[in-house]
Amino acid sequence: MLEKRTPIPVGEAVEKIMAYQKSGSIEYVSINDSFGRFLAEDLKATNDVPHFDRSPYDGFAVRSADTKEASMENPLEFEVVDHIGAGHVTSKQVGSFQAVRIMTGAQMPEECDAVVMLELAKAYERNGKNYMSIKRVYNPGDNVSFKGEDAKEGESLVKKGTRINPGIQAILATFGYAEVPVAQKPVIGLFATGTELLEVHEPLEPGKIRNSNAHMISAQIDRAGAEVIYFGKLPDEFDTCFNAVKEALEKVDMLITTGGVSVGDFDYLPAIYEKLQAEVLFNKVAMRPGSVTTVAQHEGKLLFGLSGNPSACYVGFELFARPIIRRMLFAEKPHLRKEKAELVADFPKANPFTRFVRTALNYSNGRLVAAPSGVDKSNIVMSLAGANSLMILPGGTRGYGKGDEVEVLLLEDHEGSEWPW
Ligand SMILES: Nc1nc2c(c(=O)[nH]1)N[C@H]1C(S)=C(S)[C@@H](COP(=O)(O)OP(=O)(O)OC[C@H]3O[C@@H](n4cnc5c(N)ncnc54)[C@H](O)[C@@H]3O)O[C@H]1N2
Ligand code: MOO
Ligand SMILES: [Mg+2]
Repeated sequence: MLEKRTPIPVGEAVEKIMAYQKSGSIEYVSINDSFGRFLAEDLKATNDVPHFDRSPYDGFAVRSADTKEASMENPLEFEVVDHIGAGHVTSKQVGSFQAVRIMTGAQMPEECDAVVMLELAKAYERNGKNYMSIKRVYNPGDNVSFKGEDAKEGESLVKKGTRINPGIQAILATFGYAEVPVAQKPVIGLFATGTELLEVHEPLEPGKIRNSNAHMISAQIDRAGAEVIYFGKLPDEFDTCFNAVKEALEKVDMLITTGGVSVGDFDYLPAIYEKLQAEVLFNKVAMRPGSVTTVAQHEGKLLFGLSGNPSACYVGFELFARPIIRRMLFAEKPHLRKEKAELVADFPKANPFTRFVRTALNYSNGRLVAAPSGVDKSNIVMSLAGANSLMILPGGTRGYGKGDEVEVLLLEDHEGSEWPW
């Protein structure tokens, strides 16, 4: 007699998993390797930026008080006593009606408080001395880039858990982070199970298919921010699978298997969990695809039994494995970001379970529009390529139509959503 499985709602399944979250750990990586990693500490300004007043233009640094009488009719002459580029600091004292020829980025002479752009000054030489004249008034602070105008020492800049983007790399460099505190990547083990599986390079044979799940999930693990150890594919043989799973579990933070999780004669994962004495958190979820998704825990380590069907496998990872990975990367909001969009195609299929439809989300006239990215069956691979989101179609309706407002979960986003959705 087949064991009867009781489906639980997606939210409940997610919460059962999140009960096993562990806080992440810090490691230091070179700034050169930090792009795309997640900050393990809040970033604070360790000094003012810039840390000195500087010129934002190529021009002449002057004492604004000296310019008071300048006008078109009354050009004022200044003696140019020094000439400095960025990286240099003048050693001259700038007296009244004196100026320093200064280039963009150079530190302002102490006595000066305004900069005249080169284009607005007339420069000339007389008796071996340099002069320039101006025809307008300058106020204190005109054309000066002030100390601390970009950031003030102690200011909070970026939150722990944020994914390092090119702008954050600039901030890290600005504050001298040669080594960056980032979240250690959780290590996720992966097996693809199935006697029918061929390696990518192998020619097709009757009854066999190439193993696409391993490559798909590896990329999803990477996209989530974790590290994958791919242990290879396993035939549908109990002892081989049991031993492999038991051994691999020692080496990883979590273990993902694909396939062998349903009720078939060669679906060995349920029996493997039993022999391992792992606690099954759930083995049926009220969703499509991925209803067979099973998650167990063994000594606090999670075992994700994702469906073998490619689309079910994909969705199972995003809903159940990604949030706990993101939590270990210090994300405050580890769940997929949810937004509202307009459905622009009919979706008449009815279902008692909530559907997570692979969806191409796009902008149209400033609005988010959603359409299925292909055929919506759990054994379909092709619709995955165009999916940048999952449309949530709650069960128990007669389907959905063009123009309906729907909720979508964004797959390429790094902001996340509040929980519960
Ligand atoms: N009598 C029932 N049969 C099935 C049920 C059910 O409730 N009662 N559920 C169906 C649903 S829904 C799904 S989803 C699948 C889940 O199957 P398994 O997780 O046990 O996975 P397998 O049986 O190993 O494989 C299913 C399917 O996926 C292909 N597959 C497997 N691994 C890969 C891979 N690495 N790359 C590409 N494709 C893969 C495999 O060849 C099968 O076609 O069960 C239904 N049956
Ligand atoms: O887990 Mo199956 O869709 O429910 O594909
Ligand atoms: Mg099966």
